[in-house]
Amino acid sequence: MKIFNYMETYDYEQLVFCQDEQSGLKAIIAIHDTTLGPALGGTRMWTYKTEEEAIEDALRLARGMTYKNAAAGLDLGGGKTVIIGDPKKDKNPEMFRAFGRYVQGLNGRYITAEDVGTTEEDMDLIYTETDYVTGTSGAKSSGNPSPVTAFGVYKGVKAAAKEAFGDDSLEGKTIAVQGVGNVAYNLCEHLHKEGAKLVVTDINKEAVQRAVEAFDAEAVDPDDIYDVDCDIYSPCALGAVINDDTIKRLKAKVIAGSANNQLQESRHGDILFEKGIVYAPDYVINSGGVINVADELHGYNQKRALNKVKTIYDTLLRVFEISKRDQIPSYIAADRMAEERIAAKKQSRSQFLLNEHHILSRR
Ligand SMILES: NC(=O)c1ccc[n+]([C@@H]2O[C@H](COP(=O)([O-])OP(=O)(O)OC[C@H]3O[C@@H](n4cnc5c(N)ncnc54)[C@H](O)[C@@H]3O)[C@@H](O)[C@H]2O)c1
Ligand SMILES: CC(C)C[C@H](N)C(=O)O
Repeated sequence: MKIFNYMETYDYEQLVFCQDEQSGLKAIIAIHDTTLGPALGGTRMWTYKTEEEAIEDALRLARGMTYKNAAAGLDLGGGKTVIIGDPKKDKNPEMFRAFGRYVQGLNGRYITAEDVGTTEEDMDLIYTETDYVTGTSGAKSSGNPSPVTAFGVYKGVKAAAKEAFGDDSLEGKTIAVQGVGNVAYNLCEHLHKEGAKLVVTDINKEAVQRAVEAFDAEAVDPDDIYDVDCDIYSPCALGAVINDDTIKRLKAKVIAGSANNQLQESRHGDILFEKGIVYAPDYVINSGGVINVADELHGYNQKRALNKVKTIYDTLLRVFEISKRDQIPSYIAADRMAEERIAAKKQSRSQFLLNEHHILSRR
């Protein structure tokens, strides 16, 4: 991989390699764009097979956060960290403290949070070395983002239903939910309360059983979820689930779920558009978690955060409107919306540097 070429192609600002021999820390912080404000994005710990794979993941995820934060209307840029290692075996407290010192060294240009493989306890360790971390266990923290992400996804499912069926009621609608983990379990609760009929799957049998019992859901095998006769398909487990194989099988008129990077390739978003399937772009519908942690920067207020999460409904309606108006797939409409916000700001400022007037300087 030609790193500078890649960074130039997608206009990345900074890539930071962090190494600490004593704790075994090997981390990569990618900062994509700080035009709108400091880069906020989680820290992922994963068993990357090669260093190249880790660099690519950090870069791709950081860019994703630029779009997610911009589309959510946050004054934040995009960044992400990957730590190379097995979260079940390779963690130690010194590792996260060392990582915290690297974050502090960026002086507020990057703010971290939880992601796959990291926990609230890890954020607490990072917090011992830097203020530029959210999602700690402290009283001023916003706590576990999953229920809030689920609330945003629920609002997004309703917006997509309004677009597809002319009415946002989910009563009597059949919804196929793929994965019933932290986000989707909470999502199912909202959907069930509104009278939707749920069909669920997960590779974890206990998770399926829990959803079947709590929400009167029907269970199917993991691969059968794509063939379910349903109104709405809600992918809440993995990425790349919209691909050449599944697109032929899906019967839903709406695709709206929490998983990141749902389209295997962008051309799959084009096919959905051609088929008239309403697709809620992943980074718009799943932005509830980041909206919630971002509120901490202003002194966390749950009511304010949830009110902002509710706006995912209107943001998606705007995305669908642009898609129809310009005859472009919804994923392109969402990208345009995010890019326009950044471009407008770029006229007056580019990279973020902390100064004493910024809200972060009061942390
Ligand atoms: N947690 C958040 O706040 C948040 C925010 C934004 C996006 N997301 C995204 O939403 C998705 C779910 O996140 P989560 O926090 O609920 O994760 P989770 O790990 O709690 O849940 C994922 C579930 O998917 C199941 N699963 C894995 N492979 C599967 C397969 N092949 N078929 C069916 N089920 C499978 C897992 O067993 C697990 O129960 C992820 O893609 C995540 O990146 C989460
Ligand atoms: C900052 C985090 C809450 C981000 C979250 N992991 C996401 O993908 O949106």
